[in-house]
Amino acid sequence: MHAILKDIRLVAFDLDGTLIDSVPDLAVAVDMALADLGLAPAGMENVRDWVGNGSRKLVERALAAALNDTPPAELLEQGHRGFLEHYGRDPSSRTRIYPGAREALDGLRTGGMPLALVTNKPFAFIAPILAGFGLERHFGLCLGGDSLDRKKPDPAPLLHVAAQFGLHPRDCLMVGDSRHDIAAGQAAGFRTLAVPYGYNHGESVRDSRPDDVVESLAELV
Ligand SMILES: O=C(O)COP(=O)(O)O
Ligand SMILES: [Mg+2]
Repeated sequence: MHAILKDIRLVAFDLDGTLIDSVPDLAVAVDMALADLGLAPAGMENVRDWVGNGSRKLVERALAAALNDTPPAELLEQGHRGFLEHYGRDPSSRTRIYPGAREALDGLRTGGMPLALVTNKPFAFIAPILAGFGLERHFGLCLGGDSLDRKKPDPAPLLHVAAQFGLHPRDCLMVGDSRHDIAAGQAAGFRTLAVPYGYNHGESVRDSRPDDVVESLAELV
């Protein structure tokens, strides 16, 4: 067991870039939404740097890059609707679970650790994606970016999780790949653990000063 788990009574995981490499499917849906609007594709490498603040922000960044300008509100709505439709049709066929993630989730569950999933991804996509990897029964609670009024980096989703489990935030751990996960964890009073392999707008998540960093989630167990 990793030292950071000492006295921890709940682990909250981020999804995209932490448990699953979802950018290939996100990029296809973004590019299809752009194509519907007659715009050139963004490509996976750009999309990787735009993930992290939910689907609307992802589409807004893609449109801003394609237009080289702030997208008009109506175009953003249209683009976002298109993205949701395309992504909903095929949210995981190119998505892979990261090495070590399944071992960590299985090991923690076997040890009786309550787990939560706190993603900025829209809630509707969580269940189908988890089911595709056989992970739908691991989490006692799942929150999407649209589950509450506020999303990460706001601490609200993590405070909600701690309250639902009747726990003090200091007894909970947030595990994520981006500065939004670490900022949310720090603001909520959670302990924080980062993985360096995910999506953090092209920057190092170590700059956010998480309590620790693991190269693979397998190190947790
Ligand atoms: O949808 C996003 O922007 C990122 O999702 P995540 O919070 O699971 O990394
Ligand atoms: Mg993430």
